[in-house]
Amino acid sequence: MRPLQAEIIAELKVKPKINPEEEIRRSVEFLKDYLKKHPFLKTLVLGISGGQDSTLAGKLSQMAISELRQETGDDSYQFIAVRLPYGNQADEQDAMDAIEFMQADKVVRINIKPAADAMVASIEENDISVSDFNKGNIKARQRMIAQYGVAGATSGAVVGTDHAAEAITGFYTKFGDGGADVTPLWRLDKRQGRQMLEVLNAPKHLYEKTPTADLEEKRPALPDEVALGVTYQDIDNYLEGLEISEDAALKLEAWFNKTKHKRHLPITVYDEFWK
Ligand SMILES: NC(=O)c1ccc[n+]([C@@H]2O[C@H](COP(=O)([O-])OP(=O)(O)OC[C@H]3O[C@@H](n4cnc5c(N)ncnc54)[C@H](O)[C@@H]3O)[C@@H](O)[C@H]2O)c1
Ligand SMILES: Nc1ncnc2c1ncn2[C@@H]1O[C@H](COP(=O)(O)O)[C@@H](O)[C@H]1O
Ligand SMILES: O=P(O)(O)OP(=O)(O)O
Ligand SMILES: [Mg+2]
Repeated sequence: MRPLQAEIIAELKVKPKINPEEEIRRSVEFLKDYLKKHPFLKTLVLGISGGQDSTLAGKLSQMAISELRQETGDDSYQFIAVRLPYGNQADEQDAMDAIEFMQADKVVRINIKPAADAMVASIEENDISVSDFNKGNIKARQRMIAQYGVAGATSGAVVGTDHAAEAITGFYTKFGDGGADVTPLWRLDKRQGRQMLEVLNAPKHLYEKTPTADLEEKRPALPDEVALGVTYQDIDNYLEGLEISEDAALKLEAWFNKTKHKRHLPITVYDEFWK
């Protein structure tokens, strides 16, 4: 195995093979234990996009909340699924299918378009031009603000969907979808998440869907794999300790090195990781 590959696998704690039932239970127990340890936390809040990761994280969150409610008799435990379209969302039906699958206790809808557009306009008043790409990250941060708004109003914790196959490339917006309180998928790769959804009897079209951040207006539904220049099959194989082509490994390692800053809290004078 490549020396950096071994380091990355150890840092992101990826198993070469999983038992999906065990990992489902591990994530659910993690969420329950965290809420039990912090009794003022009563809700789990998560944006549901209609993609694979939020379908899985939402299902696990709802399972944790339903079990907690049953075990404690405390009905204030609630899972809140948050629809966060930027105006109209082309794959809205997938998001609703995901919410139906997880049987979310409560669904709220917050259109992030007015706030994201207002922020872009206010920045541009200063003769600073905001690119379509940069605006995409503003949208992701607006979603973070909306979820924290809901969490703040409901004594909640925000659930993040970051997992090893995104963390390795830093393929998320810093303090946008990267900003969350608990991340039940952390340690898993994309294929392992799919295996868990299969065991959970999720609708196939949700876990076979092409992953996309769908943040850019000029390139709608841009597949992550096109943006990254690496396939999830290569990413998952690399994370599971298998050999991939030299070209793909070098690309992945370049992403990993370039995005180190995203996998740490803001850097202080005591930090050495970046040196
Ligand atoms: N999972 C997804 O599918 C998903 C979701 C959102 C975004 N994305 C993708 O993730 C990427 C996000 O873009 P990005 O990474 O350019 O934006 P980002 O905002 O996440 O990170 C860039 C910012 O990080 C800071 N930064 C950059 N290098 C740094 C360093 N060495 N040390 C400290 N701070 C540093 C700067 O403030 C810079 O503006 C895009 O490719 C976007 O499409 C993917
Ligand atoms: N349109 C969306 N509605 C609700 N939540 C969303 C939406 N788009 C993204 N999200 C949330 O952000 C994460 C990351 O999405 P990526 O596709 O990985 O960029 C997603 O899991 C949702 O929780
Ligand atoms: O985060 P999601 O749910 O949007 O999944 P994907 O990253 O596969 O688009
Ligand atoms: Mg997505």
